[in-house]
Amino acid sequence: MTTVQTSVYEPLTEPKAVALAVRLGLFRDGAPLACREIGDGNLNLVFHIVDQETKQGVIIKQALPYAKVVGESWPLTLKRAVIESNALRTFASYVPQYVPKVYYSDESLAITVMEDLSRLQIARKGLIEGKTYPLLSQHIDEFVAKTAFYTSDFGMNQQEKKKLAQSFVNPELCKITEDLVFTDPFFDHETNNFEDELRPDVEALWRDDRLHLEAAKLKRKFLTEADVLLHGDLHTGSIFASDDETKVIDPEFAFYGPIGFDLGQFFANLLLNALSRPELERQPLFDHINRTWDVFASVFSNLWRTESVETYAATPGLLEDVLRHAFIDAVGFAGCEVIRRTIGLAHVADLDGIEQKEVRLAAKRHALRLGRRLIVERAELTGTDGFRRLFAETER
Ligand SMILES: Nc1ncnc2c1ncn2[C@@H]1O[C@H](COP(=O)(O)OP(=O)(O)O)[C@@H](O)[C@H]1O
Ligand SMILES: CSC[C@H]1O[C@H](OP(=O)(O)O)[C@H](O)[C@@H]1O
Repeated sequence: MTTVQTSVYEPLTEPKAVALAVRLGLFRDGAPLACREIGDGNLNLVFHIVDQETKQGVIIKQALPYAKVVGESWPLTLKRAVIESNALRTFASYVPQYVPKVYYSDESLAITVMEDLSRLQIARKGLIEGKTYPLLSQHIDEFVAKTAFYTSDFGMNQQEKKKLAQSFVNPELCKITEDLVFTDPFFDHETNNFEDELRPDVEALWRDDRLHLEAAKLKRKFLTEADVLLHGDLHTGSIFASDDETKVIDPEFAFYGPIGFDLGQFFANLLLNALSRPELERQPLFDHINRTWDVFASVFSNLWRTESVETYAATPGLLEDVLRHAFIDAVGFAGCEVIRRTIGLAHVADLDGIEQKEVRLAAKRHALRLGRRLIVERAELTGTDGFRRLFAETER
């Protein structure tokens, strides 16, 4: 991977980002450049630099040595910038149409310079506005199926896979997920954040032994199954979309993990949006959930049958077993994501943005009931219609 190491780390400011863009020759000489820091995520700085005449832009994303959402009291490795640029390049080798182009990266400055995607909209924002993005699930699941297959022991040389997995060992970012997704929301932990009115519902989860056992099994899978290269944080805020184009950004949580994890995060964030909508406007989200699984299973199966490098791939029943477990795990991971986005440290605007307090609290109670059942009953959900059934059964 061509990440260079040229300078001593310092956080960029807008003028420094412009100076860097000029030094890197990203714009024609004398171009009138405007720059704005537009980062709205939890962790990093994002500078948008535009030539005001041609309107062409680039993005410089820089990791801070701490988690931006919490501050300097939460130190965080700068290495995540290398993971992010390498993941974008690796994904581009399989599905270039679904990731921004990386123009340059510098490990010491913890920066990734990439394609400006401002022509698109962050999918979470569009979904909250009521957009439906007809191709979203088809594109995301082609992205997930192809990157999963080609980085697995069935799609690539198995020695090469081990080396690739080594280059994506990402302990600090995985620890964030281990804590914030799989652990803290299930216990009385200081990182949790929820309205006082939800306390009885939350305390019921904290006392729930059956839920603890199933969440623990899912956490164990996340800790131990080095199956495929994952994006690691595939929520709708990590996806740019329009009616005909989709791009996945922000893979700083990338690592080798269980095949169902990215699918589960995506399912969950579609459900979180459905939870925020009136009943009659939810159908497009359930359609996306159904298509997500259908496209994933079909693309993955096709690659398995035609391109597998593993002798056992042709064994009757093996592909079906892999898909069945991927689905069950994805349902459970989705449940953990729904719960943590409701009462954990990092919320989503879909739920928090519901203005009327009683409606918001009802949606969050619904989310907790739904998340719990997705975790506990994941093996009994026979197909994607099960999401709709559980959604309806947990509404009141
Ligand atoms: N390639 C890009 N083109 C345009 N805007 C981008 C690009 N990458 C990030 N952004 C903007 O920056 C915001 C934060 O980026 P993100 O990668 O999600 O940061 P974080 O890692 O802090 O979550 C995005 O929501 C989007 O508005
Ligand atoms: C303290 S990190 C919390 C949360 O933020 C990450 O999301 P993003 O970088 O897209 O804002 C990730 O989901 C973490 O769990």
